[in-house]
Amino acid sequence: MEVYCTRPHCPRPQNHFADLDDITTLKTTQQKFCLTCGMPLILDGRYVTINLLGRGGFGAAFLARDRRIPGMRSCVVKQFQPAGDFTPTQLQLAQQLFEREAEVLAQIGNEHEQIPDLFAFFPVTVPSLQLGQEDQFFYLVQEYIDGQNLEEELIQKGRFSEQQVLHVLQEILNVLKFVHDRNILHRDIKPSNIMRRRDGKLFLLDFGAVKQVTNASSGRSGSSTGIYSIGFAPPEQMAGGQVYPSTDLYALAVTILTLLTGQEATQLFDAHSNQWQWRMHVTVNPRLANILDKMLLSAANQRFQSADQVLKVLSHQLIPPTLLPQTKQPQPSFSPWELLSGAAFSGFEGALIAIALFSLFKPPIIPLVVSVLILGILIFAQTRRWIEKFSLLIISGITFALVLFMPFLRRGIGVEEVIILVVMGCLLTVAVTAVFRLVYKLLYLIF
Ligand SMILES: Nc1ncnc2c1ncn2[C@@H]1O[C@H](COP(=O)(O)OP(=O)(O)OP(=O)(O)O)[C@@H](O)[C@H]1O
Repeated sequence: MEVYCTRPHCPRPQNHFADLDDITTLKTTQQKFCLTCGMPLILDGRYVTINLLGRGGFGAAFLARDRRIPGMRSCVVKQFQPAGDFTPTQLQLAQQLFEREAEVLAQIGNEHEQIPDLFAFFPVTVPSLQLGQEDQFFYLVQEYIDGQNLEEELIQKGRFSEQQVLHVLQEILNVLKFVHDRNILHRDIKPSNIMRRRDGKLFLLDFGAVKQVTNASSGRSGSSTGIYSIGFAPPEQMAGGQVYPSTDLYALAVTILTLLTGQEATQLFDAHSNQWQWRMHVTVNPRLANILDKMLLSAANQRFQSADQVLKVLSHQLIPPTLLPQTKQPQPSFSPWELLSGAAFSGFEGALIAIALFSLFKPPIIPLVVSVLILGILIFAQTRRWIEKFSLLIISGITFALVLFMPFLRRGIGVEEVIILVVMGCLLTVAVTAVFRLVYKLLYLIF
């Protein structure tokens, strides 16, 4: 069995123990030590780390198996392991944040199915690599979400569609509503902290930067600890000031923008105008765009104030038609094909009628009025479906034959000119109808 050493900077963390392939030995062995650095490998007597999942700002995450659970349940072991140069105060703060993740997960992880469960939190003291000294490490064990985080998904599959981001938005807003209702702010929402399990369920991860709101009743929210992700954190968090539920909503909106556009958060913000410039990268329903823009306002008090508020606006304005009850679904009377072929028929027929009437009557006003009248009747008959499909072809075929074979119906006009006129009539009506349809659709989307 492969066992991964969790000591930071271990030169050869991969260890192979053939005897652990035997499940009885694995369950009964007292301890195993890293063959290179001597670090104990079975943590808290039960967790066997097998792989490195990744390293974050304040620690590393390992995939592990719990040898005390039948079936050796998979879990994630997170180790507090700050990288870089930290002052003692910053280190203390980082450790507090790590412990806070454990506290928060213990409080809410088991209550909400989209937040990983907490299994254990414990320190381990081991002999240091420097002789005569000891090192202390903190470990947090949580539910393993077998899937991909949204940052990885974006890299692998490309930009999300509007429907896909709408789903992410609704799901994470629901988790945030639950979290905020318990006076907890996440404060580090970004694509890499949202995980999609193989069955499609979304999870909100990494509660390491959470801030418990201590004085919510007085209207004051938690003060910032300065732990955030550049590009996703709103001005109040960057300035180290008070943070609010709308701080998480801002980061969620930035997350959605990066998923929609495939651009880095920092590339979407124009520091010169101090504004988010994202609409040129992607077109979405203007209502969704307005909701996102309101979540992204610089002033915290001008944004939506709660996840619930956003959810309500979303459900009033953006319920996907597939989720509407069947009876309320607006059924279009005509498919685009029917509409355009009807328009082509009207143009064709209109041109033939006009040619015939202008040949029969001298003063132009009479043929003009009668042509418009007949054309109006034909269009009305189409809207009522009195004439459709083959009847359109039959009517236009008969009219065309009449005009073609009765020269008095096309006085002074040759066959070729008749054909040119009817084709022009066709194209013109199709073009006008297409433009009207487009304008109608745009107005429908806006209002
Ligand atoms: N519960 C979990 N189940 C599955 N994978 C997880 C879980 N928690 C974390 N991971 C994965 O482990 C990796 C490291 O996570 P970690 O939270 O330590 O850092 P991060 O989120 O990448 O960075 P930072 O802490 O700076 O935000 C990430 O790829 C993350 O997707």
